[in-house]
Amino acid sequence: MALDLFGRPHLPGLQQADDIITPIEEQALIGMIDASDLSPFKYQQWTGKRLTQSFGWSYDFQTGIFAPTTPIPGWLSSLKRRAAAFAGVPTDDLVQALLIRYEPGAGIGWHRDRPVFEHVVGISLGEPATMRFRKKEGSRFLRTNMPLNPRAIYHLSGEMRYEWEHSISEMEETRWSITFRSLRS
Ligand SMILES: O=C(O)CCC(=O)C(=O)O
Ligand SMILES: [Fe+2]
Repeated sequence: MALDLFGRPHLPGLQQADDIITPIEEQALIGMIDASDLSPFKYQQWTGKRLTQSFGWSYDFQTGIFAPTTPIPGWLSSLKRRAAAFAGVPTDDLVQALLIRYEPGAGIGWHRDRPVFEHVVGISLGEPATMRFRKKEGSRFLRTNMPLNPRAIYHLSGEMRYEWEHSISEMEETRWSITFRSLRS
């Protein structure tokens, strides 16, 4: 693996920037997420302390069914435009939006996003978090991580999105995220 000048691995497909929104916008978005029809993430017998709502397209982890759902609401339009500009993808390509509220003690386990999706662009709100990445190399994992400050945006594509897994450890306070995704053609 190539290392940059500072000895950090070069991570193709990982892009991040702070302050894509103002603190006032952050509070307004949190209010809108809390007022949304969130439901606990369920997988088999397990119910997570993570509440979600999908717009545009939804993937049901219980049944594996991927289907159109409620369109992305107007209050996400301006953020979606900024997310698309940041990621360098056409705004109309971001056809899915996922709202998540992580209750205190919630996180998200190791995974890659479903292969039906391509670009993943996320905005982090509330409690600062760390997104961890790992990739199997031989019998070991290569590991790295990325701080997610409140109001920061990130873009996962290419190698980081398809070859690496990501997770977020349990947080002490509430964190919210909004992720936009394009479909894989
Ligand atoms: O909360 C986040 O920023 C990440 C969520 C995530 O990895 C996912 O929904 O696939
Ligand atoms: Fe993910």
